[in-house]
Amino acid sequence: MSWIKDPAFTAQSPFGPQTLPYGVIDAGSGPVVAVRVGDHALPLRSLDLGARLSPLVAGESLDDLLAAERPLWSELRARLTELVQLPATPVGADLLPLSAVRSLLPFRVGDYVDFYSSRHHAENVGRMFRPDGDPLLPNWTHLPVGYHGRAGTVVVSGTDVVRPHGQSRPPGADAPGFGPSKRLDIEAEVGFVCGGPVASRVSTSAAAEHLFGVVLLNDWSARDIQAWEYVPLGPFLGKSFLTSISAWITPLEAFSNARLPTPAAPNPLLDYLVEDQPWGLDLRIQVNWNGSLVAEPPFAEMSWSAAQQLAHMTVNGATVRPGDLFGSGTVSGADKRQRGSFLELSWGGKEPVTLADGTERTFLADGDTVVLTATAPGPDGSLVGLSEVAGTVVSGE
Ligand SMILES: O=C(O)/C=C/C(=O)CC(=O)CC(=O)O
Ligand SMILES: [Ca+2]
Ligand SMILES: [Mg+2]
Repeated sequence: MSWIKDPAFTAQSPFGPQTLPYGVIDAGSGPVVAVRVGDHALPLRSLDLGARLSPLVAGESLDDLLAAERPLWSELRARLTELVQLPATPVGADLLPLSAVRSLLPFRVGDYVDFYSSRHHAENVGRMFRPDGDPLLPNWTHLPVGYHGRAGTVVVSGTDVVRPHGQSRPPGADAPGFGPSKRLDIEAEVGFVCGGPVASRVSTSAAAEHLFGVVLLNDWSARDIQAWEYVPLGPFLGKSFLTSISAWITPLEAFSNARLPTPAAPNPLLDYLVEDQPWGLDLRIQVNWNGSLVAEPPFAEMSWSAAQQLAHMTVNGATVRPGDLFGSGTVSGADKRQRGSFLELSWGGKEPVTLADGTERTFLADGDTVVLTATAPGPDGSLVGLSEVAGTVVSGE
């Protein structure tokens, strides 16, 4: 029996000892690094972790830990796995209920890239945005399409989503108008937090040296602004106003039972995109809109893996640095109830979604709250959790 008496800290619950995600909390005396155990935070600074590990978690963010290398990440995780399962409370341990602490953005976000790697999502968006052409452009099956986003507006779960303003041109209008977005949307994604040495041309076989952990990511998107501005350079102000991520980063190692082969590519892959181990992840995502479960996007169906995305992102000589973040792209499955955006769920606003309270929605209304959660298979039939990412829309007036 562990000294941690929290019913949410068992191998049967998503934040049991098999998960141990890292975050940064403030319980009133400033930011400290912690691990999540069930519905509690365990600050690490006061624990006896030894001279090699202590400095990695002594600061006010996860930046020092991200800048370390995989052997130290593994050593720290092994040490914490042992500590949280001891029968007696270890020296310096102080459990804080999550409801009593504030969770902060746990690291300084370096570069932020967002991909477009769900074939179902790309085909759905292609049909709506480019009805006269092929839904997939010819490059899509040969490389993970992506763009560089705005790192400075990546925020922690719970941050309000201020409705963005911008230019848009309603269908049939000759000239654009300006105002608050009328087509504010979500994108249910998985985010990969990078760490380890600065590197470029990272091979798929070296990906684990640079992938510290995994978060849920909501890439809030203003579809009216996006549709008018995106040709020819891609997403810009329709996406850059806000991107939310989980407060807790689940380490990559927690997903060793969730690895699956990436679905076979329709074309022979260029050498730098070939994988020597399964990099697909069996993450099951849930999209909750004002408390109604509206979609369950399957991450296992993503066409390009995090290892391929990282290889592609650095193949030209660009570096990856600790604190860089990249999004998988919106996760959508083949079924309607598996779509990871409201653009797709409402088919461009034409098919409203009915919520549990009987109200209908196409895009987000002021006051709406969206919560993404996810689990993956863990060891011995357990579940590994990704911490929720939540946001409530507030009027931009
Ligand atoms: O123009 C398009 O096809 C659509 C682009 C996006 O919405 C970009 C994006 O954020 C991709 C994604 O999340 O999958
Ligand atoms: Ca996106
Ligand atoms: Mg965004």
